[in-house]
Amino acid sequence: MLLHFTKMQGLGNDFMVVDLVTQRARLVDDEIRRLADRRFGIGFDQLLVVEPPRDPEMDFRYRIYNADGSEVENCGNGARCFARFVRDQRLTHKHEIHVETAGGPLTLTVENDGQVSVDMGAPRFTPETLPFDAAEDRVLHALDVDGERLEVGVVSMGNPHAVLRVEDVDSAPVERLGPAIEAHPRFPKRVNAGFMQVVSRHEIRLRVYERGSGETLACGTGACAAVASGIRQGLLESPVTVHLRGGDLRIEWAGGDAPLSMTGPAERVFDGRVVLN
Ligand SMILES: N[C@@H](CCC[C@H](N)C(=O)O)C(=O)O
Repeated sequence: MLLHFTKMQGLGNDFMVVDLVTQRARLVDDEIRRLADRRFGIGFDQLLVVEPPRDPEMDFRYRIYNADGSEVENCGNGARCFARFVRDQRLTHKHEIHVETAGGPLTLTVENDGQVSVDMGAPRFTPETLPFDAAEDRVLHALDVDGERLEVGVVSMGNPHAVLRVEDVDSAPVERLGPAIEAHPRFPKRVNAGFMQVVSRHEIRLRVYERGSGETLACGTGACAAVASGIRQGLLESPVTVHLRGGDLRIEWAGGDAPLSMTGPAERVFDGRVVLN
């Protein structure tokens, strides 16, 4: 069968976006891996699927798959592209769009300047929310990785994140530590590994080795998690500009149970059709 899709990107984190409101398809994990391949397929970090909502209070169901075919709870850059996509496709003309995800509800707002703001909900730090194997909630947890003792903040933005503070993101050992943290046995559902350099109280630089996709040019939930952990450690104050390799995000969080907001761009790259096996 032939499937219509749109290629989109948010700060270089790239997506295949599929409308399953007006089309039908069954996308299984080996098909997703084939499509994600940058040489033999379309190539993307995540597949985003638009479905009708199950909850009548919501506008859409937003499903997310990593390049390795695993379905995940949340994707921040994807959420901004999702909002642009459903409006461009005329699936809605609302400016404020409510979506259900496996990690909980999100509110997406398309701003007049074309940027998209996402109400990401409150970050959660208790180990069971990720899940992370630890006896108690701490601001920093010791984590033994390849014989090295690291201190990480653990944060759930619907999906799990470990945040490590580094002196300089350019020389941080992301290729070596990223996969080891991602697959660490204390994170039974694996984890996204963020490497955060604090530039000032309102500015960080960040690289993220994403669960199921490897290092990407930007990770929206990773940016939210790093800022939440930085504020909790007393290193940062809202608002915070996050410099990622693909560009900048603005994150605001008043702390506690207040929702965290992320604002940034979302771009359509091209439309295409692909034959499914
Ligand atoms: N790129 C995303 C996060 C996608 C999901 C993540 N790899 C996971 O497995 O949780 C973002 O922008 O947040």
